[in-house]
Amino acid sequence: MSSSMPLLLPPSPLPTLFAILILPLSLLLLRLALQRNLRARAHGMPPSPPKLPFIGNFHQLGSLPHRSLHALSQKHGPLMLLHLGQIPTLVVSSPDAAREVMRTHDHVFASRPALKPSKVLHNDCKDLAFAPYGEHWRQLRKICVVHLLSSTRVQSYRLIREEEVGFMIRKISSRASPTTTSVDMSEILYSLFNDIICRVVSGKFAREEGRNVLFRELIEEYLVLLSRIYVGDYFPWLGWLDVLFGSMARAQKNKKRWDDLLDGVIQEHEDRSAKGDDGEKDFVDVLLSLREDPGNHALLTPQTIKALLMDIFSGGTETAYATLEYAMAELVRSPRAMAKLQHEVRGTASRKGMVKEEELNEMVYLKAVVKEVLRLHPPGPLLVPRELIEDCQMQGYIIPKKTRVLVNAWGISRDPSHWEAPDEFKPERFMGDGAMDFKGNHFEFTPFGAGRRICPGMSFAIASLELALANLVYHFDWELPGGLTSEDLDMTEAFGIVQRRKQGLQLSIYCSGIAWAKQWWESLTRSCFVLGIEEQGNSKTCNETTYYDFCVSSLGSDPHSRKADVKGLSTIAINIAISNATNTSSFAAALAHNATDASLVAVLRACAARYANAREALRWSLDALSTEAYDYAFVHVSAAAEYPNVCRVLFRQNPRLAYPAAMARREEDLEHLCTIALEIISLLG
Ligand code: HEM
Repeated sequence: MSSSMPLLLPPSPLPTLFAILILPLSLLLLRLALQRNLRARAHGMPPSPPKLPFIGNFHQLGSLPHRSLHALSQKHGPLMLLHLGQIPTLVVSSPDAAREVMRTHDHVFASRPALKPSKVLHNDCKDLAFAPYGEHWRQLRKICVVHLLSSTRVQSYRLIREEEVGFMIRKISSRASPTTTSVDMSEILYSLFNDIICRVVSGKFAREEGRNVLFRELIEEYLVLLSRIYVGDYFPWLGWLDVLFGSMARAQKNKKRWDDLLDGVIQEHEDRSAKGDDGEKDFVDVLLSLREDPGNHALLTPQTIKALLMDIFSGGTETAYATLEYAMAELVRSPRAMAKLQHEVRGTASRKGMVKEEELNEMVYLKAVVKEVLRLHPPGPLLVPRELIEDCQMQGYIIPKKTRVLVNAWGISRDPSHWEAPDEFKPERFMGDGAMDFKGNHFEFTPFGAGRRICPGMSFAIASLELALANLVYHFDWELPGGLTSEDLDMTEAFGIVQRRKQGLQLSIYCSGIAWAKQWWESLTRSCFVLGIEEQGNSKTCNETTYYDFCVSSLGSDPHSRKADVKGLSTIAINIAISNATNTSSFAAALAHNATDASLVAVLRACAARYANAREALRWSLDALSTEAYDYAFVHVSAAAEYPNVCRVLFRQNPRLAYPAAMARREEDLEHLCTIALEIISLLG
């Protein structure tokens, strides 16, 4: 019955209408599209999706261009030519095409378009990241790679990383309670990377007068400005609209604020160096000293130095923060991976408080987790736009000079033809022989780009990311707050030049029953447990330390100790540690001077440098103590206690060399002195 029903109804006019109008129209459109693509092929141009008059393909970018472009590339192929307004833009969506762009024809694709925000913010693209390919970029890149971000330099910022990560752990601890509590991870992680970069770039006074907070505000606005679409970048003749809409004024305002802040920082560094300050060198110190070289005069103008610093502030903060936030989100969504990571970190670390950098080398799963996060969530999903400096033939097409180029690193690293279960979080894919890395040799996975323009901050970022992640999972157990399940966690991305989560990340922590986490917790929350200690003198205070005799004898060597209060005793203990570190540094340098074996000389010189670092950290702790920043004093002394370890490890790695007994004794003394200082500082609450 039902099957015969339609026969009883009057015939619908729709199919006829469809046949008469829609079908021929669709066929016509299809034919036009095919013809256009054939024409493009005949002219050697890559295929283009159909475009609208005037705006071209703009409407197809959507709110998350990397996702929309990935979907388009599934239809139109790994090389597509879009027209964004008047600007031809090549979209690269396969590892082979990416290899051609960033290796085979790297020099042709190595320039950047001169975009309007960069012209304003970087004084006509005088920075590194947005500079056109040429002599200015080449020289600045060399300075960055050799003097600011070389592996030796990155290693020399270890103290800063360890202190800031230590400070983050204390901050989280102070918000934890024996029962579960919720923590605003976005806020904590952003502050971590912001503070690391502020210290590395502008030195130990980065926190003074809330300067780190000001930097953060400027970076956030700066990235918003770089992410906006400027009409003039796509319709050059309509550039006046950007003035009319106030976009240019907003960029100029941000630039003025950067100028004021950075001029002050540079002036301060110049004044300090005029006074002969020989403390640890930050980026500004290095750039100012390079400027002394007549060969760099023309390059390192104040405008160029400031533009480069802006790149480093923005490149170094938001990218690393976004990665670590995604890492924590993926791990709480995957309890199996979290458990595996905690097992590795807790089993490998020495259980002496903080996970140290030298322990990270053995943590293969940790490294795989970081890579997998970068694969799923590359902070620069379309890398940084490039521009062709001359016509180029690739994959049978001719790409004209001046074409803009977007490499869809996000799409490539989720392509099922190259990745099994590409949307799943599976760090194991990065383990074992032949696993891919991100150093620009595997074009399936290029979160840092590749070729001449590859990110120069890669090692710096990875060192900070691994250390922070290892410590986060070592000290605490994490879960979603309020009984949320992993499906409830909103992973939506926000639009922007740096891809990050749209929603902030709130996580719950609980200090688990794990012995070392508890131990750490107790040491952090230990308050002044001996009241009236000031009146009782140093022997009573020493009672609270691990090395009573050593404490009494060393503090007693300073006559002021008898009348000193707890803060005074902390100062005395740190000063004694400083003289130990200073003497040992000179001692190691003298041994190196007299040694003939080249390896021994190298190791002893490295020891001398480590003890000098320890001395520096201890001096910083005195500064912190004097302003009653006891948290900082604590982290600086903890870092100082670790430096001598590096010396011992170096000798252990060279079994042919005997570790001088006098060095071993001094190392032990410094470690004990630091422990005493830490325990006394803890009494200050
Ligand atoms: C997870 C962290 C980071 C990621 C994923 C990342 C990613 C990238 C990418 C994709 C590029 C463009 C590469 C290309 O065009 O092929 C780039 C360039 C750059 N990055 Fe990073 N970056 C990170 C951290 C850093 C850090 C910590 C710094 C500095 C301290 C930094 C400084 C720069 C600079 C100066 C450039 C421009 C290089 C040039 O154009 O020659 N980045 N980065």
